[in-house]
Amino acid sequence: MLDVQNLTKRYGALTILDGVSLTLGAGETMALVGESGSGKSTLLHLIAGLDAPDAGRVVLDGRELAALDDAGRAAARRDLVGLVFQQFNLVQSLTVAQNIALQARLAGRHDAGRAARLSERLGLTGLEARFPEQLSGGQQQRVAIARALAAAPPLLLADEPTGNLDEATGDRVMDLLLELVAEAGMALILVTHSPRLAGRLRRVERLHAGRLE
Ligand SMILES: Nc1ncnc2c1ncn2[C@@H]1O[C@H](COP(=O)(O)OP(=O)(O)OP(=O)(O)O)[C@@H](O)[C@H]1O
Repeated sequence: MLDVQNLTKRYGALTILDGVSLTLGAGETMALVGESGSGKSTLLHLIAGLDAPDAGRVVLDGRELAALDDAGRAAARRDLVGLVFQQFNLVQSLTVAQNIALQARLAGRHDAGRAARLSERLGLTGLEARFPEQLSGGQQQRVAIARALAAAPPLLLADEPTGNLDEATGDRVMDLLLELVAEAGMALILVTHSPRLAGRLRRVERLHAGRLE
């Protein structure tokens, strides 16, 4: 599903990633940990094709991102990757239902039944006509998760998805996320600072000094 080979990323004189290699099979889940500034978000951005490495390759489902043009990379991301960030990144001018359908529509995989089932599982039933600003933080993050999962991507990249939520709310949101990812058989990379959260995944990789330990 994902093959990362020898990725190097520099910002000026700083080498953030220094030959990072990683493979992830279909349906495999892992936590990515490491101290602040160790390059976790940078690695996720490179995997999603949102940024380009200085050296090395990212191969997503057989497609090498660097070999694609911008449109090809956008298409690979749309078809293969779901993203959930600490900032919920909802479209403020769209309703909950429209936000949830957005990614799936772009990917040509909108399925009203699946969207409704996800809304229900994530406790969003009855909130579909609201706008993001009319929701709590936990509700907004559940919408962001529903939006990513509704498109049924084979790989979900989640960067501190519960970092903005209080612990109890965060735990509930994480329970749902892990449950839905397992049911859908998606692969997951979860960036987290929390050893407790990381411990819930079978595989934990640690970034330190630009390398995976
Ligand atoms: N666009 C950029 N220009 C220059 N430096 C950057 C840029 N983006 C990130 N960095 C630097 O790269 C390093 C890694 O950042 P990154 O956000 O990947 O770390 P992180 O492990 O996700 O950290 P955190 O846990 O605090 O979110 C940091 O030192 C950061 O300052």
